[in-house]
Amino acid sequence: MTARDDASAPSAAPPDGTGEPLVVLSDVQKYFGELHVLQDINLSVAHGEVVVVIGPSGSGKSTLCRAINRLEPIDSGVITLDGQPLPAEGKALARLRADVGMVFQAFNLFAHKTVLQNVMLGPMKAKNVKKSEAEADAMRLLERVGVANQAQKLPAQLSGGQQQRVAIARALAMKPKVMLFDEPTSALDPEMINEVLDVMTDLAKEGMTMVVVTHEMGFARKAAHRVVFMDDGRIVEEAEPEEFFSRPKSDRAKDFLSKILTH
Ligand SMILES: Nc1ncnc2c1ncn2[C@@H]1O[C@H](COP(=O)(O)OP(=O)(O)OP(=O)(O)O)[C@@H](O)[C@H]1O
Repeated sequence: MTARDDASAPSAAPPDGTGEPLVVLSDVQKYFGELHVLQDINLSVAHGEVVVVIGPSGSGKSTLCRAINRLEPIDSGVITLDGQPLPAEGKALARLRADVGMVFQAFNLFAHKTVLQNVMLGPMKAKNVKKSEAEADAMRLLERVGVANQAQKLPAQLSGGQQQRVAIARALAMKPKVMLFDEPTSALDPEMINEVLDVMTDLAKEGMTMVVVTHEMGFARKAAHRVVFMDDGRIVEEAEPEEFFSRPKSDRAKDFLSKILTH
């Protein structure tokens, strides 16, 4: 689907805008050697807000997403979650990983564990949740993402779309405050993309705070409260989806949109 296929307003209720933002990045800088991959990044994400990050390949979107989970260290600046700077190590870092759910392009499921085990092991290990409780919760989540009937299978026996929905259930099992999605549909065959986007759209409607790196402009239009456009390591422009897609301000965003919204 292209952005022009779906001109509807965002279906998720807008965040109320009151209170402290959940995630704040202030003056964040990150280098890979000589490459200044995140430059002067300032971004606040409100409770319940869905922020979709778009931009050309290599613009720093994944690095930004990974920095919010401390999978990538930053060189300077501050990132806070619920007003607290991200912890660097130890138990606090483990808690952060529970609070910040992450879904990757490549699913990253445990290959030798069943679907059910993939979803229930995290809460048991990281939060000392009892096995019976973790299993019941995992089954509820698998039901919710539409793959409960696959619970006893190994990930490799599932389609890509099903595996990605398991990965979403696994992240949700930790009861995160925010969910990060790094190109969650890029590895999927076209017919499976929508089944994953539908689950994400439902999450957005339920008020989950989400940061989503994606090339799916239809999803951005439908589910995002805000689109953040990155280029060359910088946030060049941010706006509500309707505004961004119909009236991009910067030449770089106009050029990007003209290349991807061609049909
Ligand atoms: N671990 C790394 N070491 C060195 N350079 C890296 C590393 N990870 C990413 N880069 C480089 O940093 C830049 C930004 O990468 P990043 O993956 O964040 O971009 P992106 O916008 O997500 O791109 P894409 O849409 O292609 O996934 C790219 O030039 C990339 O080659």
